[in-house]
Amino acid sequence: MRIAVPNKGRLHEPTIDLLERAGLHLENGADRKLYADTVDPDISVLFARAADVPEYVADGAADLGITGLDQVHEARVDTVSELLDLEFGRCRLVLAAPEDGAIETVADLAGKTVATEFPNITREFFAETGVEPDIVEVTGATELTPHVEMADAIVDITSTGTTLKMNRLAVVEDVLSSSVRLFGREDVLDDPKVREVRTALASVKQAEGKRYLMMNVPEDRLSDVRDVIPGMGGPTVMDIANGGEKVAVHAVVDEADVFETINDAKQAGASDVLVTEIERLVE
Ligand SMILES: Nc1ncnc2c1ncn2[C@@H]1O[C@H](COP(=O)(O)OP(=O)(O)OP(=O)(O)O)[C@@H](O)[C@H]1O
Ligand SMILES: O=P(O)(O)OC[C@H]1O[C@H](OP(=O)(O)OP(=O)(O)O)[C@H](O)[C@@H]1O
Ligand SMILES: [Mg+2]
Repeated sequence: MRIAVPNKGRLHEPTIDLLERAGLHLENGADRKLYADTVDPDISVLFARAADVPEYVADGAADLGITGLDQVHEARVDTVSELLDLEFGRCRLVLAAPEDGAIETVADLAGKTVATEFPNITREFFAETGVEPDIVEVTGATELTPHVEMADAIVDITSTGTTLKMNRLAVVEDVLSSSVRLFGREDVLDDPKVREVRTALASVKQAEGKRYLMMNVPEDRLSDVRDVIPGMGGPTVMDIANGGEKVAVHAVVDEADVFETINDAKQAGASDVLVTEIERLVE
């Protein structure tokens, strides 16, 4: 089984990091290579441009792919299905035009020109509006095109908005919200290995933002402490060797609740509180 992942750009590092945290350690170096093995002899990784990942999966060069939803849509591949939202690489594809210019709505683009790295998505967007500008395909620095009279507007990626602002462009309309997805070719979706990979990646997402709390509690205060611990199921309660009348209480708690939970638990009689990160959480 082969997973296609971005070979460079802003998605490369976080994707490798996610695979590592999921236990799919890359064996022979991730850099400047086409393939890498993983600790699982049945799983290898293929490095491709973020934009090419969907095509590699559709063509069978890989079985699973990890890349932005924008790239999956743009590639027009109809034999792949999404398996998991990996929730990083969040961005928006937007229609944008010069601030204080003539273009304020989609309708203003009738008979005009739009530059983009995403011609398929852009064409589909305009087809739905009934307005049909000329579409010019570029391969980068799209934000410059309105300033050199190549285009009246652009469809491009934005996240913080810095690049648009720097180029004095304003959003006219949202086109697509994107984040990185795990997807697979439809004929491999029932493969147990595919399910294993999905479960492993999901377990990393599950663990994000969660902490593991451990504390000691006098047995007669147990129900008070139990009452202040939020989160998944009940806490685990264990005897402590030579612990006297104390027991150990363990619980998985949302990061946002940790501060309050520790204070409340101490009030309720807990001591020796330990907080640790969770690497994976398989449900
Ligand atoms: N500013 C951003 N914020 C969040 N995600 C982004 C941003 N820019 C791009 N992305 C996501 O990352 C994907 C790849 O973009 P990136 O800029 O890393 O590659 P690229 O420049 O297209 O690749 P290459 O260098 O191979 O041409 C995009 O398709 C999108 O899903
Ligand atoms: O809203 P912002 O936070 O400014 O992000 C938007 C910019 O990020 C991406 O470019 P990137 O930085 O990946 O450079 P690239 O053109 O070399 O791909 C995208 O193409 C935009 O230009
Ligand atoms: Mg880019």
